[in-house]
Amino acid sequence: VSRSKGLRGTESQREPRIPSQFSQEQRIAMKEALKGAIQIPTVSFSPKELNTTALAEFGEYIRKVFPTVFHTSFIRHEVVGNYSHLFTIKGSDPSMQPYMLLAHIDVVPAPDKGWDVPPFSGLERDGFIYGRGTLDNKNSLMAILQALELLLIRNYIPRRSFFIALGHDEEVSGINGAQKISALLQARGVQLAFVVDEGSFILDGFLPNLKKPFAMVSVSEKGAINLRLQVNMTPGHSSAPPKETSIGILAAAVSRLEQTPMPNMFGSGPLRMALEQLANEFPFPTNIVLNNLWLFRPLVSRLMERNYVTNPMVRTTAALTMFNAGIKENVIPPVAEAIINFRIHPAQTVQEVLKLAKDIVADDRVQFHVLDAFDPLPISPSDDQALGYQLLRQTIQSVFPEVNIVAPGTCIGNTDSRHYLNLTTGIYRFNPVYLQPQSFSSIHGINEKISVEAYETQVKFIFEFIQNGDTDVEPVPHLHEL
Ligand SMILES: CCCCCCCC/C=C\CCCCCCCC(=O)N[C@@H](CCCCN)C(=O)O
Ligand SMILES: [Zn+2]
Ligand SMILES: [Zn+2]
Repeated sequence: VSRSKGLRGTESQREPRIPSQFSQEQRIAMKEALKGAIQIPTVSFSPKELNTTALAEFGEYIRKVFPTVFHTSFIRHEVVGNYSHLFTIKGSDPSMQPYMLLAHIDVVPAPDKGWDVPPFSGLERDGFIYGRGTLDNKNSLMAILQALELLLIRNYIPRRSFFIALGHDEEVSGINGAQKISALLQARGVQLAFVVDEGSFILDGFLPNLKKPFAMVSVSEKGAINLRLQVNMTPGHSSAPPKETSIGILAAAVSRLEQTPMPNMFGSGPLRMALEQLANEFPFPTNIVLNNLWLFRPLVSRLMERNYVTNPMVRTTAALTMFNAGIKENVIPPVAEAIINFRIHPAQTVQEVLKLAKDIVADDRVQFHVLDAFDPLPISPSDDQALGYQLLRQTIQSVFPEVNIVAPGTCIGNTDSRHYLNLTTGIYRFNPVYLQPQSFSSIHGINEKISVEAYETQVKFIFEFIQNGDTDVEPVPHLHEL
């Protein structure tokens, strides 16, 4: 019953559907295109240090690899903020509200150390393409353009208009890419039915005892604070040290933050909905526990904290990421500073977290400077009427028939999609790729890789998704699960 829930409409689609089958030649061309993209080192080091040469080269590269996308009369291409790209694909039916697909061009740095192959080589080994950006997020970027190119070659004409936005500075803020594209579309009066970005996967092996993978579509995203803590003390000769130095005071303060977890907020929201949907996938007795969260909520919330990937789902986290102090080995340090990166649970706000942090530090000598901060993102709808969510669900069910459950979640990282709040209430973060805990660690880590098969499936997914977007979607009466 659950498989037929949601939206329906293939029967009313006007154009014949183009099957997502690709020739051997096309399959080779698509993986080679991804390798070429990985070889361009579009690294963002900091908001002011981007590899602009590589970003410009990337613009040339996509023009070369996807000629049809760039030479189709109903597609408009614009460069925004010097290196980001916006494509407007005009559909034949102006009554259908447009949507937008997002991906980003930039990647985080990847020093060679620890990699089996150089991170910008794009080498293929044992059926995997290696390199920085193979999961985050050149896979999405290339798959979107690749799927569109393949559709166009087969004379595809969309009914529903859509946009493709490729940001160039997601890893350092999105201020010059996504934010500018968003402002441009707002100035044009565009309102979107929904956007789809990176930020979640088909999760495989993340929950103990859950043998089967499930698709998590993130309907919200944690907020964040970058907080600088600073302690100033009078400098002097190290031969006669004061009782406490700026280093000692600050170290004790950050240690208290590390040792005092923020409150466990498990209770409502997407995570609870996901666990309830997953309940029957678990063996006894976990199925009973998850079917009775009214009773077992305290137990489940404690179990969730035990694991380093599920812990961030239930609370605001505080990571000590930078620490600087001292100017010479025999000088009492005049100043010590540290950066704490908080990720805010959807049930809290920036102000609440700052108040909690002040109470934990509890030392007036430690100054608080908020570098940047934003609240958690609103929860996008995932009900039967939510077009973006239901199109994702429908496409997941057809491309991954072995996946039984599609559940809402919260993205623990941040994505460019947060810059599009002004254009839509439907923001969905999902990559149609299987992810195991080990591949999760490779994102921003070492040996990031994607299998050739997984990449082909991602292209197929987008190929199907775009066509599903053209169907007349009518809400289906709610069917009770048996
Ligand atoms: C039912 C519970 C199962 C929990 C399993 C959670 C597994 C996590 C799965 C996917 C998370 C992937 C997150 C990828 C998106 C992160 C993108 C990113 O790195 N963004 C940066 C943006 C930086 C912007 C500048 N401040 C970031 O968040 O740092
Ligand atoms: Zn990313
Ligand atoms: Zn990233």
